[in-house]
Parts: sequence; structure tokens; C-alpha cells
Amino acid sequence: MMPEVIMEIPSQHDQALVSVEGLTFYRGQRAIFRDLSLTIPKGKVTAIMGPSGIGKTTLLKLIGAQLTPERGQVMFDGQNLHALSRKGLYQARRRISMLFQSGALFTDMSVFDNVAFPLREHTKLAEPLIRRMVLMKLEAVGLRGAASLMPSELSGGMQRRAALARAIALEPELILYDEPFAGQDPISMGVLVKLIRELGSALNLTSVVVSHDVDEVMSIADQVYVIADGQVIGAGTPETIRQLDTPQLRQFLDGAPDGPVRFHHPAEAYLEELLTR
Ligand SMILES: Nc1ncnc2c1ncn2[C@@H]1O[C@H](COP(=O)(O)OP(=O)(O)OP(=O)(O)O)[C@@H](O)[C@H]1O
Repeated sequence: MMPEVIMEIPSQHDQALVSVEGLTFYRGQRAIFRDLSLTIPKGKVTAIMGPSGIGKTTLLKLIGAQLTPERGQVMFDGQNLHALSRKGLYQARRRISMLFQSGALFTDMSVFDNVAFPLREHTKLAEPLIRRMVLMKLEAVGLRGAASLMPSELSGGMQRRAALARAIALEPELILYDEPFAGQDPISMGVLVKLIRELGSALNLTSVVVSHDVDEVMSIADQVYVIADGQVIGAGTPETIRQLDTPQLRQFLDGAPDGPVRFHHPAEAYLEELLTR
């Protein structure tokens, strides 16, 4: 059964930085996305939510051109990312930053050197300029005073902030956050929520936040997409999403383990599997 799709068309005033058009992507035989379309407005925070395993990280990797779709396209600032030459793709990727949950810091480098790393790798800037840029990024995340510390000397929340400073070192236009609040205590979560919002406005960043933390992500998103069963099942402002009342959305927003969206990963019949091996 196809889920009922509730869509609020993004405001005409919003210019799309990214538009995902008719995306289809398989893992083996399984369609993770079927004809998925959505737009990411420039300068705004877009949240992507959905049950575990639905493909949120996969979607970020498709948007960041780390994966290639079977059908459909990802338009980034008017360019079809997956049709670009190597050089074009390299240039586009420089404008996109991804902060994955696993995006750990280099443990053998100070916080300063971690943030300086992308600048030293990808630019030919002189050290005094790099230093200034690093200090500005560390100041923005409240860690300028921790520049000389090693990652092991930081709390989990501080590590996440240092990784965020590294992710914005090259001054990207688009930043993709994968579960930025996972494993954080409420105070660190609050700090990160505020930072994502404030950095977004201060740096005129376009942010995409994938998260299970409904309240946190809804508090900073301008626009929300809820994904289930390979498609968008709800789109709109956080207020709109909260008011929608389809069973799929309620299951997700209320945190129910099972409902129209399956808890089980697709599998062959249980009894059959138990009896045949
Ligand atoms: N490298 C891979 N090879 C094969 N299947 C994969 C691979 N990576 C992910 N998958 C499958 O693709 C599906 C989507 O994974 P993805 O990590 O994108 O989901 P998610 O919505 O981000 O999950 P979560 O919220 O739990 O992090 C899952 O069923 C997963 O098992």
C-alpha cells in the first residue's frame, strides 16, 4: 500500500540550493528510495526524519555524491551532481560539508590541527591566514580556549563541536549533519541545537539535519521532510508536520515501534528460514 503523501509546497520565495528529483536507489534487491523528490532551500535548515534504517544516511550520501542513484538526479545549484566531470564534482564537493556521526577527530592531533587539516590539505593558504581562520571557527563553536588540547581531553559534546568547527573550516555552502545529537546529554544537545541554528544564519549556510530527535530537530528546522518506505510521507514547516494526522506520521512522531511503517527489516518468511537451514 502506498502511504498517503502530505506535501506543503515550499514557499515560492525560497530558492532551492539542492533539488532531489525522482531518485531511485537500490541496495541489492531492495529499493531504498522509489522516485523520491524533495528540495532543500538556500540558507535554511531542512530536517529529514524517519524511522531507523529508512535510508536517511543513504540520502545524505546521495546528496553529497558519495553514492550514485539508479534513476533520477540531484541538482546542486543548478548542476546535476552525478553527471559532472571529475573536476566539476571535486569543485562542487568543496562547497559541501558532511558531518557524519562517525566523523571522529584525528586522535593524534590537537583540536587546532584537526580544524586546520582541511585548510592545509585543500588550500595553499599561508599558515598565518590558516591560523586566523582556525581560531575564528573555534571561536564560533566556543572552543578557542581548547585549541591546544588533544581530542581525548575533550568531553563528548566538545568533540562534536570541534568536529563541527572542522566541518566548516573550508566555509562550505551546504552542510549535511547526520544525527548530530546522538549520544549527547541534554546540555550538550541544547548547545549543538543552538550552534547549528546560529552558525547557519551567521555563515549563510544551507543545513540539512538528519535526526531521530524529533523535538530538537523540529525546534531548529525551517522545513521538515518525513521519509518512510522509500518516499516522502510528509513535508512542511514543523508546525504543519505536528498538525498532520496520518497513521505513518503519528507512528513516527509518537515513537511507536510498529505500525504502518514496519519494525522488521524485510526478510524471508521466518518459519521457512528456521526450518530450511
Ligand atoms: N553499504 C551498505 N551496503 C548494503 N546495505 C546498506 C549499506 N549501508 C546501508 N545499507 C542498508 O540501507 C538501508 C538504509 O540505511 P541508512 O543507514 O541510510 O538508514 P538510516 O535511516 O540512516 O538509519 P539510522 O536512522 O538507523 O541511522 C538499511 O537497511 C541498511 O541496512
